[in-house]
Amino acid sequence: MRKRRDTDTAGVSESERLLFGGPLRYDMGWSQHADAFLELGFRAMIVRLPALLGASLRLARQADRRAARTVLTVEAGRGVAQAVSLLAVNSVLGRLMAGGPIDERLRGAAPALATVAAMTAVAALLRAVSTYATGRLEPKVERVATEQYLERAANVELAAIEDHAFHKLLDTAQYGAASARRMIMYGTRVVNAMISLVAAAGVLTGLHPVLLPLLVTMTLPSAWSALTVARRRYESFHAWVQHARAGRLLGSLLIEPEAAPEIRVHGVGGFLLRHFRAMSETAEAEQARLARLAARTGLIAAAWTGMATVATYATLGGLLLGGAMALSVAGTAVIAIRTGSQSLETLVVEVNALHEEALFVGDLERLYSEAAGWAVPSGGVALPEEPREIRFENVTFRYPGDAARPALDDVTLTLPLGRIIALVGENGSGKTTLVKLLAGLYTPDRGRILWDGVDAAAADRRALAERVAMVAQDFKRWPFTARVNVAVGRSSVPVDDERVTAAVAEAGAEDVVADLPRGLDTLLARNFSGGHQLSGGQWQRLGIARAAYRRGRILIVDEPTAALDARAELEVFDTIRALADSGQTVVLITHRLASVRHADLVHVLDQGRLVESGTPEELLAAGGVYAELYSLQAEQFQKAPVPAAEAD
Ligand SMILES: Nc1ncnc2c1ncn2[C@@H]1O[C@H](COP(=O)(O)OP(=O)(O)OP(=O)(O)O)[C@@H](O)[C@H]1O
Repeated sequence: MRKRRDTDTAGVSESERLLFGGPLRYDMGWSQHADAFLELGFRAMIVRLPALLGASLRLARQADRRAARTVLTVEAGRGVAQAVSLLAVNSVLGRLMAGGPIDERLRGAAPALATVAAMTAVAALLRAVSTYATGRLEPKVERVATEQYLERAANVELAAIEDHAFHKLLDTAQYGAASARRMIMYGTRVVNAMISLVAAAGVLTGLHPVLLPLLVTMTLPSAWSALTVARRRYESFHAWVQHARAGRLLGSLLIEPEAAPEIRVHGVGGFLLRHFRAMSETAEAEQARLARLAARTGLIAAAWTGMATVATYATLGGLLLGGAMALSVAGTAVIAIRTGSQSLETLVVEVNALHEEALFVGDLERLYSEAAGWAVPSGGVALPEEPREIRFENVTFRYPGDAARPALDDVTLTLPLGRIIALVGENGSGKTTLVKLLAGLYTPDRGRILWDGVDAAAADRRALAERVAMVAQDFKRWPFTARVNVAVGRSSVPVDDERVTAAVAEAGAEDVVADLPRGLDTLLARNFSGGHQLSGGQWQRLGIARAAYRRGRILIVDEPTAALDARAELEVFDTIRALADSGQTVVLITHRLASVRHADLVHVLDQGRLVESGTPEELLAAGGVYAELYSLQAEQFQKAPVPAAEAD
């Protein structure tokens, strides 16, 4: 059995090791499935041909049934026209080489000649129709495949996006859509070549039984060569896809605006460029290796074809000399062999190309099935309309990988709705993880999250998300207008301008919008003409406006004031308090403990565990972690009192 050569073909470059901490290849279940394709030999490939053609046809029919039918009919017609034409040529030669006066022979050959001419015209016409129909079909196939890819990618759990194996599959599968498009082209050519081959083979077998095996021997070498080269290319692609990904990442880092200041001030440009070059050079070496092997394989195949061709014509000569074949038959045989070997060669090359594309479409299909496994479940138990509390019961959650401890460890706490609940704790204590579980982005490994007794794990996830509005620490700064950046909080309904204005006011973002050159219609993407750049604090207010626009029952705000000045911070907390007064539940994560004093309930986390719960006053009085963190912050102000203004 052939073995994959990941380890010996794709050496890990020093750049990969340094920048990405090790080899960028992983042994994954699905790539073993890909090996199954790689083990295919010529025979197995022929056996798979119907399935490949079936897959092309399925793709085509999904995209445009009528165009698919037209292409299929027209290609079959072209094949038949070629076959009839070959038979007519045979008849022409037979007539011309028969006995009798030349004018009689010519007259005899005339109908067959007319048939040849008619068939040539029909074939040209059909070719034009096929070109048009395929041209219409191909982009549609690519669009449908791309849409399905994007739709599935958008519908998987967050954990899938963070899973490196799934992410690699997302990366490789993106080539599948273009391959699906090409499968239509190759599929069409295969059907055409198959029909004309059957015609040529039929004629040859009729002429002399020995001619058909000779034809096959002549064409086998190119089949072997094309298959070998394609298999190597696919192997290499899979082994190197992570490498290419890392190279692209380095390239994009060099031009992205967020990295631009550091690239200039810290001089990171040269560093990134050096690594980019080193990685490109390793990739180039792989390309050179493939080219060398392809050249060698091509030479061997050419030598083999040459010998087979000599043997074929020698056999024909022998048959002629021995009187076993008439000259007219030998003439037709030469034409049929040329047509047949051309068709067979086309068939082999196109089947091989079809096979290669099918491998990539296979990745796409694997993505579809893996994505189905990772899909956010639809349906489920209904959640209470007006829940009174959400309760975490012994919740443990560990991120995939080799983290030393769970991000949340046996956490039991209550979030009473209609209140402000603050989550407090040092960096990495699990606050963000807790709200992500609350929002349904992850499910606990152990324990339950109960909405008035209904387990969130069994609940309708879309209904759960409906009730949550979230301003994450790294909320998305969409490269759209300010209006869309707010209204995207509830993108399932048309933009409601009144609601946008109200949300902007609720978030205290009116000044931010007023300062924009085109108000709410200002494009917030600096890289586009007319685009505008907001400051971190301005963005943060817009993020809160987005959450206010969403009007979820539970508002999760993760570090809302991190980028705000002191006055803005006070205003944002006032806003949050006002929201809570109107009955909205606010789950607030913040390190500014002075602002936490407005919370109704504070949960303190430490290394993934809940260590304290209570009102801010209770916690201060208890003298635990909260009180310690609070006095640390308070001390900073006491140690640096505001200098008294000097008397004039
Ligand atoms: N997506 C992730 N994949 C793997 N580990 C993660 C991920 N997100 C967080 N962690 C880890 O989980 C632990 C808790 O992180 P979390 O972000 O919940 O802390 P936090 O209390 O919100 O911290 P901060 O105050 O710095 O925002 C940390 O050890 C962190 O490294």
